[in-house]
Amino acid sequence: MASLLSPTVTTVQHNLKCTSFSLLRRTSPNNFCLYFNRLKGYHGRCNAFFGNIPDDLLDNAINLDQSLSQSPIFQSGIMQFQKVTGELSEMQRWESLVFAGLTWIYLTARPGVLIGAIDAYLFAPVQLGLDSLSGRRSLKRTDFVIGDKLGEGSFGVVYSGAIVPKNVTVEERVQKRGRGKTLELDERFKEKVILKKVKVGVQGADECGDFEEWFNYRLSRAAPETCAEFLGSFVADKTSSQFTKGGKWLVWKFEGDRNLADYMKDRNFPLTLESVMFGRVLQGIESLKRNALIIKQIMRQIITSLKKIHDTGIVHRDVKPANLVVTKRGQIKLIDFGAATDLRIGKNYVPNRTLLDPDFCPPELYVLPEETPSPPPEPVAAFLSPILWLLNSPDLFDMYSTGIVLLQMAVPTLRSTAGLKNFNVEIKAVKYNLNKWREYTRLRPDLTILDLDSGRGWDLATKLISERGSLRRGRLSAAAALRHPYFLLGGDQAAAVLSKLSLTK
Ligand SMILES: Nc1ncnc2c1ncn2[C@@H]1O[C@H](COP(=O)(O)OP(=O)(O)OP(=O)(O)O)[C@@H](O)[C@H]1O
Repeated sequence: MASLLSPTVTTVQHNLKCTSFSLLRRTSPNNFCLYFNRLKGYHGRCNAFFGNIPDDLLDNAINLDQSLSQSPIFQSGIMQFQKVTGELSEMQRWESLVFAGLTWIYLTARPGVLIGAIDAYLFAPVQLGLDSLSGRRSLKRTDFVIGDKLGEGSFGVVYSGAIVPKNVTVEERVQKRGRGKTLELDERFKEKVILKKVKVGVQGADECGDFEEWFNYRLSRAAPETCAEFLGSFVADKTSSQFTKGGKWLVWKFEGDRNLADYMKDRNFPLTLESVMFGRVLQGIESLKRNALIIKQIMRQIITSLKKIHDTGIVHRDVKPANLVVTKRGQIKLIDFGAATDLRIGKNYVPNRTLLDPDFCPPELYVLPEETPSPPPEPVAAFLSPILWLLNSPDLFDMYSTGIVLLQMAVPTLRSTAGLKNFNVEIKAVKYNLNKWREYTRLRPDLTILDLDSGRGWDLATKLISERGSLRRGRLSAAAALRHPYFLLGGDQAAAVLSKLSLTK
């Protein structure tokens, strides 16, 4: 739904910007009708840029506008407006227009003060209301059965599990199978989930769990396609097996069997992902190029998701292959938002605190300069956030980690923990200059994949893995990375689209 609406919203914004000058000067109900008719005229042309805008959505907007423009309140408002503007001199009119334009630019600049306010004061309460009505906010221990342990971080333990269907009593049998334990449930337990138990009695664990929950709700409104679907949370009502009374659990939809780190352990990576990403084996292409296309498609998805979360003010701060789940349909989903920070309102931002995996962490260590003070109250922080983003580009933090993911995927000797640690020692010694590292390294890396197409992949890597410049830039943002020549030759996109077409046949 969000992806359906966003092109429409963008189109309307675009048209509003284009015509706001003439509109404001000649505002009348008829002009608004005219404006929307013109908008409809633009529709065809804008579709070419923004994708398909459903006709019924636009018609609804036009109908809504026509009835609004005929309402007495609207008409008297317009008359008031005309009276006020009529009393202004030409100069004053221009000044107010410039002021309104600048205000609009400020409020819509990244990370979006205006949309942030709408989200916080409208969308979040509506989501809470709808979730409460649908029962999503009243999950309980007995709704789930717990299976294998998948991982353990400092603040939580992650399990696979399933939703207990209504009117079913749980007959849970855990069988020894292969190396691990497997939860054996009959076919009624179809809906697989992932459950994270927030550690009890560990300092900072509760806070981290609360932040992770908050970020998941926030992302389910702002960029749901980028992350695992969040189902909600519950507090265990009694102590039994893995449950501790009072302990908090977070629940997600099960998105896929393996994350990118699991796939990278395979000797045949990235070819093991070929049919997952493209729905089939790419025929008639030599294996080196196939490898390159798979890696490019993964990178494109990671960076596209990062662009979306950065646009809304969130920096993930823990981008690494283990936090990228690969779905059955070849989508890469971001998980683990326990370390994320929302720099639109300063959520989970504590100066001088670094929570990260040192193997993927950029040289600056912190998302904002160390001297940045603790955030002020949320509305004030939100109002100042465009300045903070402009001055500090905190999103570039994630882009360094993304560069390391690219390097690991493309260079087999850097995929192991030891290989990556050696790389990190070497890159630090050459002050994070990847070109110098290439001359100096003793790791004898095979860079063939990055050197394809006149070294576009290598060039992208050098622009992601670098120190920040004097203006805290000097590294590509997600939006700039997507415009890099590496992504312009869209062979991976063509293969992905073709595979979707053949799947829908
Ligand atoms: N929604 C999901 N669908 C499928 N697998 C998932 C999902 N969420 C988590 N996982 C799997 O569980 C693992 C651990 O999850 P997560 O990273 O959130 O836990 P963690 O305790 O914070 O671990 P760490 O701190 O080591 O990153 C992931 O690497 C992934 O393989």
